[in-house]
Amino acid sequence: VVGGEVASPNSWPWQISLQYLSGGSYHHTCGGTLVRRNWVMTAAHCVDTSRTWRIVLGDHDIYNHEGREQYMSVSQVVIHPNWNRNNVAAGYDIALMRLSSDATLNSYVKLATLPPSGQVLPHNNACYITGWGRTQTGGSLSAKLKQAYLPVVAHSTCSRSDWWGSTVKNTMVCAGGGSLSGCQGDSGGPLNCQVSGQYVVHGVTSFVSSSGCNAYQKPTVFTRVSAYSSWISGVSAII
Ligand SMILES: CC(C)C[C@H](NC(=O)[C@H](CCCC[NH3+])NC(=O)C(F)(F)F)C(=O)Nc1ccc(C(C)C)cc1
Repeated sequence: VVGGEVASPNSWPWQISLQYLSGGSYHHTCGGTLVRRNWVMTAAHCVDTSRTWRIVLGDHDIYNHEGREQYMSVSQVVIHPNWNRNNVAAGYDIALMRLSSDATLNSYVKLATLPPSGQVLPHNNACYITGWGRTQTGGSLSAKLKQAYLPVVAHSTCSRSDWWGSTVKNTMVCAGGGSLSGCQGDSGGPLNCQVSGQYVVHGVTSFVSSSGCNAYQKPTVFTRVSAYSSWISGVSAII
């Protein structure tokens, strides 16, 4: 997250850290959202390589054990069938990960609220991006979870030729576009939007400009969760 501030610990209790095993230790690579006690939603581009994963719930400082963390292993990775790793612009940058056991829900670990199918938020709707991603283009990860205020940019604006043009589809949400943005390592995490007084996860962090995370008129682009409601329900059905 470029700009913004360190979040109050566990104030986004559905935020997870997706980590992979390398050289005998786990490394943060992406964010994610707890959507069922045993299902996490993330970006397809985060998990389209086969690795040994772990998911950390209730985290704040990813480099220090603070006692509220739950470390979960992953039993199944379900990538959207239409995802094409060579064409992030086509969309479908969404995946679900089944946890080997159920999360314990408490004040530090809660399920996210997802939007109703098809809901599209208006221009300037208040949202926050959260994540442990780089704090500057080419910078390092943040040790502590950060948040930044990223209001929704309507598709009509975001798809203008001097903005993202046809790269952005209506199965995506744009947010920000000023000096605040997501950055590598925030991928897969939530866009937390205020709807009728509660936070709803409307986006999965997907991409920023390759010329820099907070590039002018290149808002952070998210997979629009409400475009994938039936897929999410179908895969993570309680059965
Ligand atoms: C150095 C970083 C900033 C490069 C930048 N990375 C990204 O945007 C990566 C995901 C890339 C998926 C495709 N492999 N996502 C992120 O960094 C995120 F913001 F989500 F955290 C990028 O590749 N962006 C990109 C690439 C291609 C396009 C075409 C669709 C035009 C658009 C954006």
